[in-house]
Amino acid sequence: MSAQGPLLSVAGIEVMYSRLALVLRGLTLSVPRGGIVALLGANGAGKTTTMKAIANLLRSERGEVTKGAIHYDGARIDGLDPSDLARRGLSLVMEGRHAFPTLSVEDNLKVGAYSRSDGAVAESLERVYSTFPRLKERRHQPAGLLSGGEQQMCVIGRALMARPRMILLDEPSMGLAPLLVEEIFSMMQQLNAEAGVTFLLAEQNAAVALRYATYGYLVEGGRVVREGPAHALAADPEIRASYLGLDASAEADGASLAARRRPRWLS
Ligand SMILES: Nc1ncnc2c1ncn2[C@@H]1O[C@H](COP(=O)(O)OP(=O)(O)OP(=O)(O)O)[C@@H](O)[C@H]1O
Repeated sequence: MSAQGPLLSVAGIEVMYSRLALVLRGLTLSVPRGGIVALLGANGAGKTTTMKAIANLLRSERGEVTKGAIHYDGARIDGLDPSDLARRGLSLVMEGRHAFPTLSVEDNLKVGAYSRSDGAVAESLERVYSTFPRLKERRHQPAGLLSGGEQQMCVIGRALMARPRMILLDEPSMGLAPLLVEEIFSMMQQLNAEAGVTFLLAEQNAAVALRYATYGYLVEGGRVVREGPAHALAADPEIRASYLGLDASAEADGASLAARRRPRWLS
C-alpha cells in the first residue's frame, strides 16, 4: 500500500472472543487521510470490537483477530502495542470517559504525552486548552469532579497531547445532553479542519454522526451492510427508518411494528 492510499484500512477482519464467539465476520472499511468516517450500528453490532481490534486492545478481553489485516499509513499494524501505535500517531478514545478521577485535569492531560520525546508538552497543553477553554478553567480540579461533558473533553484532550494524526473515537455522545454532543462533535470537526486530524468515529447516534462525518459504514452482526457518503446514507430510506427514526409510515401510525421495533436510543 502506498503512502497515497487510505490512512487506515481494515480488510476482512474476523474477531473471536474466548475462542468461541465470532463477533466480527469479515469487516472491511477504510478511512482516507483527513477524513471523518462514521461507524454506525445498534447495540452489540461490533463497533467497539472494531475499534479495539484496530488499537490492539482485544487480548485483555480474551479476544483475537483470527482473519484479515489492518494497515495504518501503509504498514501492517496488527500486533503492535498501543504505545507503538501512539508513536505512529494513532490514538484511541474509548467509550465511557476514562479520566483518572483523583488526578487534576492537567495531570490527566500530561499522561497523554507519555509517548512524546520532543519535550514540547507545555506547547501541547496550550493547544489543548485553546481547543477546550473549559479544561483550562478547571485545570487544577480533580477530573472526577468534572461534568460528563467535561470528562469527555478531558479524555479527548489527553489523546490530543500525543499530537495524533488519527483518533479512534468510540461513542463520544454516550450519556451526554444534546447541546454537549454538538459541542464535542464540532470540536472534532474543528480539529479535522484546522489540524488535519483524521477520525474514525463509532456512534449509535446515527443522526448526529452523519451530520459531521464525510462517509459512513453501517455495521450489523459484525459486518458492514451499507456504506456511502454521509449525505447519501442520511437520505437512504431504510437507514432513515431503522436508524434515524424518520420512517413516514411509522410516524403516521404510532403503534406500528416499525415504531415498536425501533431501538430506544433513536427516540
Ligand atoms: N469480552 C467479550 N467477550 C465475549 N463477547 C463479547 C465481549 N465483548 C463484546 N462481546 C460481544 O460482542 C458483540 C459486539 O459487541 P461490541 O461492544 O463490539 O458492540 P458495539 O456495536 O460497540 O455495541 P455498543 O454500542 O453496545 O458498545 C456483542 O454481542 C457483545 O456481547
